[in-house]
Amino acid sequence: MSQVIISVRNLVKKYGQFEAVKGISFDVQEGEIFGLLGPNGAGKSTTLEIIETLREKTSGEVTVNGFNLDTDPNEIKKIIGVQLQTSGFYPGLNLLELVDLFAGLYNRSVDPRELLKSVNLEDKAKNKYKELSGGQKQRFSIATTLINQPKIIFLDEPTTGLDPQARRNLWDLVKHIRAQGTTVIITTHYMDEAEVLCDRIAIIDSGKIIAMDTPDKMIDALVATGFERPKEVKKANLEDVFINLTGHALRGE
Ligand SMILES: Nc1ncnc2c1ncn2[C@@H]1O[C@H](COP(=O)(O)OP(=O)(O)OP(=O)(O)O)[C@@H](O)[C@H]1O
Repeated sequence: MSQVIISVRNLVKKYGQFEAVKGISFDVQEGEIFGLLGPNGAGKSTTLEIIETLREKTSGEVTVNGFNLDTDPNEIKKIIGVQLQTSGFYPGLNLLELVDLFAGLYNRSVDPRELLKSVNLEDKAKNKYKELSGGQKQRFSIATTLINQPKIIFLDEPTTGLDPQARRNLWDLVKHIRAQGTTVIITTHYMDEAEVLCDRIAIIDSGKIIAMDTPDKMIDALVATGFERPKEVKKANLEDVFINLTGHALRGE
């Protein structure tokens, strides 16, 4: 039986007069990849940051692993992994030193080389953050969410700006992290990403959840209404060509 690890009830966030989040409710099950899918400005980051204890809510109830956000934010902080602002990645330090630094902040002992290996960055251990490619930067950022061995990690648009290989690579990484038992909550505005990666998604638009289910069931429900997509003439698209030519595996980047 799966268990609810995050419960959000009637969450509202106002910025002055503007209501960015308009009373949304959802549950995240332990061990799933849950996606908040929506266009720019829908309120995804705001919702995520409230659950992460980084932003004040206006009203509503949030519980994470049984801890109430209002009364036990510090207990919540202990069990979640948050992507650190890249401004915290001191320019003079290499990746090993940065991992050591963050481990110290979290009061955890981690093997920096093992951690970098888990995100395929062992070759870049002595490089500085600014020397990484976009995909490598994202993988390093995800590695930093794992330092405190969290039960839940939060990923805010982790693949924005990445090329198709780097995106697929990151999807594999996120699936791998989930396979280790970590719950993942992710925001995205890419439909293909939500479809391949998320066990369940909430589609959020103008601060409201307008649909919530597994991607499969959402598609089946649409098809059941008689909806039919224009027939694809070709059995592959340009992205398939690109991946086929350049390979799916990590490049030297
Ligand atoms: N600090 C702030 N002050 C005022 N308005 C804000 C603030 N932060 C966000 N907003 C507004 O709240 C709405 C939701 O923003 P949010 O960043 O949560 O959206 P999002 O779904 O994450 O979008 P994106 O994909 O563009 O990041 C937007 O209209 C945004 O302009």
